[in-house]
Amino acid sequence: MPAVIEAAPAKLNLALHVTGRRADGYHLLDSLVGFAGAGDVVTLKPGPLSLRIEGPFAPGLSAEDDNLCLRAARLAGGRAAITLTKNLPVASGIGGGSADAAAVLRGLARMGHALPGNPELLGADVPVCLSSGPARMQGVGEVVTPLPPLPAIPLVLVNPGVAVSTPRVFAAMERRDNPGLPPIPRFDGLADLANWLGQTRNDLEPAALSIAPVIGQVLEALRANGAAFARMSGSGATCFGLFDRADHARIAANVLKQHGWWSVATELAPMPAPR
Ligand SMILES: C[C@@](CO)(OP(=O)(O)O)[C@H](O)COP(=O)(O)OP(=O)(O)OC[C@H]1O[C@@H](n2ccc(N)nc2=O)[C@H](O)[C@@H]1O
Ligand SMILES: Nc1ncnc2c1ncn2[C@@H]1O[C@H](COP(=O)(O)OP(=O)(O)O)[C@@H](O)[C@H]1O
Repeated sequence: MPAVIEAAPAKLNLALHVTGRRADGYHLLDSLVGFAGAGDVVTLKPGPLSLRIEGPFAPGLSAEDDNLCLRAARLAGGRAAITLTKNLPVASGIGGGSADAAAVLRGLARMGHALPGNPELLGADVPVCLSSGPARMQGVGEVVTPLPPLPAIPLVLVNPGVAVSTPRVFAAMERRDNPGLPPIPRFDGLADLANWLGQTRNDLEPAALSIAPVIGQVLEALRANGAAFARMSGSGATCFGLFDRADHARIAANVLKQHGWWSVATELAPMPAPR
């Protein structure tokens, strides 16, 4: 059987409202989730379970048993030699580990293994990453409502190289009972989406800023370099900026790299799955 290759696109919380907290401490979310045309890549070959990690962010990650690729394979009862090309910064609010776990589950499904019924055991973002398409995410992440495609808007992702702990950001929040998202329309283009996003929030942004103030500099730099809209994704520290043109996004990404930050110009759309 030839190798199975699955894209693991970066998840973006375009809007993220925290609407409450469950008795077990997990937070109730209401999020408009989109995916970027940039991400990790997972390759699976039949064989005993193993993991090799390569790519620019491989040194920050160990291939031990707790790696989400291996945990996903074990949950699905699958056997495969997995190679992960780690292009996304780790613990950065764009769901890299969840996207990898979901890609392993999709790959194993293509190799004949059933998808597990409880993918949320691997992490709150895994259910939405399984479809890797635009969605409204609610509950603690397990309620995923697919949405129509988002316009392919040019996008810049920026991470200042600070790993922000998700539990620490949730713990630093001042208000946990915020209103949910306004109704989500079908978006025609940048102006339309930016206008709607302007009526929404990332409720984790103030808490993340208090832990890692550099996030404020990233947002300012995105706006100063032409982003029509800029916001932090998830619990941070990665921020996204929406641009009117792809060449403007590329120029901005190059300028932002000069701060020593990781930055990539892409677009708001899943990358075509490499097969
Ligand atoms: C905040 C979000 C928004 O999409 O994104 P990221 O910042 O991780 O990208 C996710 O909900 C994160 O999902 P994920 O990274 O899979 O989190 P998990 O490993 O399941 O949980 C890490 C910890 O975050 C807290 N947590 C997570 C999800 C949630 N709805 N409420 C929480 O309070 C809990 O303390 C949990 O122990
Ligand atoms: N394949 C993986 N890729 C990224 N992180 C992983 C992976 N497997 C386990 N982890 C662990 O999961 C945690 C969350 O990582 P990640 O999913 O990148 O964060 P976020 O959801 O905030 O973007 C990290 O602390 C990391 O050590």
